[in-house]
Order: sequence, then structure tokens, then C-alpha cells
Amino acid sequence: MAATHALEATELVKTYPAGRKKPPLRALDGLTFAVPEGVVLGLLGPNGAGKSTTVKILTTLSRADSGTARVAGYDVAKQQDAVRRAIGYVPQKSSSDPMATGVENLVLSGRIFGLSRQDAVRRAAELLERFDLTESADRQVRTYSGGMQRKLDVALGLVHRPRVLFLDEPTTGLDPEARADLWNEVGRLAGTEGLTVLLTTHYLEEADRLAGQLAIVDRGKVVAEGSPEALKAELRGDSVHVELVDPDADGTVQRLLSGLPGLGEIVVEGNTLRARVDRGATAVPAVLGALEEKAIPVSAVTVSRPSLDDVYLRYTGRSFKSAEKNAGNEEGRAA
Ligand SMILES: Nc1ncnc2c1ncn2[C@@H]1O[C@H](COP(=O)(O)OP(=O)(O)OP(=O)(O)O)[C@@H](O)[C@H]1O
Repeated sequence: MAATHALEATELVKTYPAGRKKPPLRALDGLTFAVPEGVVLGLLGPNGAGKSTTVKILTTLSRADSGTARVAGYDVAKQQDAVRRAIGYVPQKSSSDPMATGVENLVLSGRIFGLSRQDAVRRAAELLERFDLTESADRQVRTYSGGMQRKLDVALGLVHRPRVLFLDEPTTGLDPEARADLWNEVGRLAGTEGLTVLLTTHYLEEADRLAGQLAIVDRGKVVAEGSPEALKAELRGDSVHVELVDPDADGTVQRLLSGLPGLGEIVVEGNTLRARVDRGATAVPAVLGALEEKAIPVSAVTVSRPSLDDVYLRYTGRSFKSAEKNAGNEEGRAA
């Protein structure tokens, strides 16, 4: 069945019980997005934003309280078997058997998906080649590096030739080189093989690099959607970041700068001040002058083109870093 969209989520709501006498936690609060075939969709959000809950619903491991979702054209609530056949799922934790070899893991997985022994062996060889693991095919997986294990995990998700692949935080814990290697592999899968990929991540750089389309998730909702380039291009002008020597405890800096012309979206978090300006070259002297006049010491200033962090800030009112930091302490969102 040809799908207009390979992935489609409409107004998904999911609540979890939050314990005695507490209102239920609203993990998804009307989450909506749509992705055409062959695109890498990045679901970007801090811990607790609702990414894993979304993936669980789309892979039929969990049910939404309300709303609908379709994967490869199939309804996740009503056509679960068809959805399961159409998807590959690479969980955060490896599903390979560390005591078995790479090729044994792949062949077993192929057999579970119903391939004949001969087809499973052929598919395993193809995938080992594809992920540059042929030389290590006969070694136990426990001897693999982190990057090799992750590549094998992705290969395991592809054994049955799915149309949509789910990657849950695929590069967490990998060193920069292994991360870049996996980024190349994933980019190739979508680019040359027409696979649709849903990738969850809390790395801004990963989202920027890999996602053809990005959905920024915050508190159970998609707050912004588009290609990373388009989202950044919507923010005109420059970003100014000022590191203050002391935190702006009483809001003096915020008030002071709010009065300056040409400065918008001023956010002060601890020692860091961020603002959007039409032109960095003219705004910086004005900002520094105003701070100096009030004897507020500054340790560093940078001017840059808008980043995804600025996009996040624009739509949520907080920086990505502070949202990550606070995610663990948050009381949760009452339903
Ligand atoms: N089984 C559960 N029972 C109760 N609360 C849950 C359950 N699963 C998730 N939650 C809560 O729902 C919210 C969304 O969680 P979810 O795991 O979807 O977020 P996430 O964006 O994937 O974060 P992470 O990057 O940490 O996996 C969080 O506040 C989380 O604590």
C-alpha cells in the first residue's frame, strides 16, 4: 500500500499514572507530525520530552490514550501486524547476543523473521558487507568496539528489509569517530535506499547533521517542524551570547538590556545571557557599553549565526541545555 506519508502522528495523547494522590503525567499532549518516504526525521527533545513514548506508540509497543498514527500507511492501533512487518526497531540497548558472533546474530534474526536458512545467510553477508563488518563476522560480539556493536544493531534492524527504521538515540555513548561513522551509514540508508528513518536524539549536532526533517519535541508536543536549515533560516539576524562573571540573580541584566533598541528574545540563565539582534557588529558594543555603565563584569562575548539551540530557545523560551538539566528535577506535567 503506497502511503502519502511514511510516518504520520495526529494529536497523540498519552498519560501515565504518577503515583498516589498525584495527577497523571501527560507524556504526550497532542503530538502531531508527518513525514514523506525516504526522509530521516529527527525527534529532538530533552530527556522526558516524550520521544520514547512516541516511538513506543509508533512501533505498537504501547497504545495512545487518544489520537491516531500511521506507519507505512498502516494504522498502529488497528493494523499492528502489518506495522510490525513494515518496521525495523533499533532500541537504545543492544539486542544482540554478545556471546554469539556477528554473523550468527544476523542469521538468527533472519530466521526469526521467517527467512530460509540460505536466504538468512545471504542477507547476513550482505549486511555485514554493507556495514563494513565482514572481517569481524566470525568474532563474538562481546569483542566488538562500541561503534561496531551499534552498526550490528542497525544491521539487525534491517534484516527483513523494513520500510521504516526506528533508531532510539543511536549514538549515545559512542566516541566522536564512531558517531560520525554511524551518521554516514544512516545518511546513506535514507539517501540511496529510500528507507524512512525516525531517529530520536538529544544531541543538537546529531539532529543538525542527520535529520532531513526535524520535529522539536517539548513537553509532549511538537513545537517546531521543518528542515534544520529552514528552522534556522527563520531566525533572521545574529545570536549574541555573553558570559557574565556573576549570575544575574535579581534580573538587573535582563531589565537593563530589555531597554536597548534592536535586541530581542533576551534570555538570561545563570551566567549566560543570550539575545537575538539584527546585526551583531552594531549590537555588541551597545550591549557591552550598557553592562559596563552599570559595572557588570563580562568574561566572554560571542556572535554567531542562529543554531538549533537558538531555534529551541525561540519555541520553548529556554535553552536546550537548561531543559536537559531540569528534565530530571521537573515535577512532571499534570494531565
Ligand atoms: N511507564 C511510565 N510510567 C510513568 N511515567 C512514564 C513512563 N514512561 C515515561 N514516563 C514519563 O513520561 C515522560 C516522557 O517520557 P519519555 O521517555 O517518552 O521521554 P523521552 O523524551 O524519551 O526522554 P529520554 O530521552 O529520557 O528517553 C517523562 O516525564 C517520563 O518520566
